[in-house]
Amino acid sequence: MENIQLDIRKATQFLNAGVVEGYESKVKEAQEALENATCPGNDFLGWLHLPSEITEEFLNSVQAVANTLREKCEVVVVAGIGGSYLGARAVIEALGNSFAWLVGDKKNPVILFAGNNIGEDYLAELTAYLKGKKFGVINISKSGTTTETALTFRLLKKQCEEQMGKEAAKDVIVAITDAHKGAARAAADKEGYKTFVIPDNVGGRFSVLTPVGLLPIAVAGFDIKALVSGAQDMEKATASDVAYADNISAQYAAVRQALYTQAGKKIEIIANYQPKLHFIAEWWKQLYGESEGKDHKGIFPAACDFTTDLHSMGQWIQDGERTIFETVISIEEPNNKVLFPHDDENLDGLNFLEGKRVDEVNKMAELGTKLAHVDGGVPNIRISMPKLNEYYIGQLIYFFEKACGISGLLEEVNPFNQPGVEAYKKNMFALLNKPGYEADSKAIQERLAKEK
Ligand SMILES: O=P(O)(O)OC[C@H]1O[C@](O)(CO)[C@@H](O)[C@@H]1O
Repeated sequence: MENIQLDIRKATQFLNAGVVEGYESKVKEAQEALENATCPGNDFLGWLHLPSEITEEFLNSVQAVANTLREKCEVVVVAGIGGSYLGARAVIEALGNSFAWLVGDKKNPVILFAGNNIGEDYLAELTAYLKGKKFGVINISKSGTTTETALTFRLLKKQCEEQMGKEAAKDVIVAITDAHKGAARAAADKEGYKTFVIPDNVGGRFSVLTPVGLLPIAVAGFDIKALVSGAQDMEKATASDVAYADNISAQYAAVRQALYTQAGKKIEIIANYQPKLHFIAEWWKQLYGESEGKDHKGIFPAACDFTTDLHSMGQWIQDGERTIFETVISIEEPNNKVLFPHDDENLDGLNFLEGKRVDEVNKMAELGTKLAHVDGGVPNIRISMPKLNEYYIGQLIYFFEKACGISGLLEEVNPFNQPGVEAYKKNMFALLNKPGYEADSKAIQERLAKEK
């Protein structure tokens, strides 16, 4: 089986000759620090060899629970936020029909995502939609204390029990959480829900290949064995004994750090030419943003869907401040075939495209954009995937995770913590007078009074 490919030639032309090659020893150090667990954040390296540690037996146990939910539910709500949600959504949306929730073919339950915002209308509309439906809930929270997810779970648990009865609800509520602590664990133990554990040494944003991602993906009807097999092959392809020049995670980590430190490229735009990849970019944004944005450093991870955003952000990318580079994920062969139709009137003058595959037009849009953006001073990195399927998405996930670990260490930060996200939570709890936050509440009220 082929692997996904990385092409950095249109990025290295913005760097002095030999710069990426010059990163080899630093990359080796980073790889060794990961392998020997001597890097900062070394208690969160469970993702590193996760694919090769996954057993058939474990995947069967995830699939069995997924099958129960598939049999019993017409809708399954995945409640989680950040790393406890984005990986599952990324894979499900990339593999699913773009109009899945409208197709309603009853082959697969409708998968909905919640617990990722505090929108009152969102929750009101969700609970209204679920009224009278046979629905299940996968409650995902590593800490078990995340407000967005806990709030949503309270609402859904109550509704599920009211609609199905407490006993039947137990068969369709699954918790994925810490082995011992947190509210999600306590509720699951008390009620007797089926549970899966998020390993202590796997951070949220690296958890898609644990039940956090695997269970919802299996419930949606996708092949988790193929997904894991892709990740396993990429674990081998990016291992530290693979030659630097052939190791795509090492090369990607090095080129993006070189662009950042030596060419002033502070923003990386991940771009796709298939709208199904939108949430892959959202997952990637958290992976890189939470891993690298610290100590007042870090490439800002941004995302665009092309060609859509070429008609909105294209001007800025072509002509705005030259602080950006682009990383394009390109799918070589789409899963469907549509030909450009003939039109007798030819009012739009597009009959010259008649009979061509739509993807050929898309590929020329991609090539034309690459040339234009490179001419405009935007370095271009290209990741190509032979097909959009479970196996190659598994490869892509691990490729990005491995590169992220290396890149964060090259940047000399701890890539595996996220202390910055606590600041808003602390203020929110102080403003809401959460017990235990009395001093913070007083201080924040005084500050607000002064700022009036
Ligand atoms: O799984 P949890 O503990 O609910 O956390 C969800 C997300 O929230 C964060 O902790 C940030 O607030 C992320 O790192 C994590 O992915």
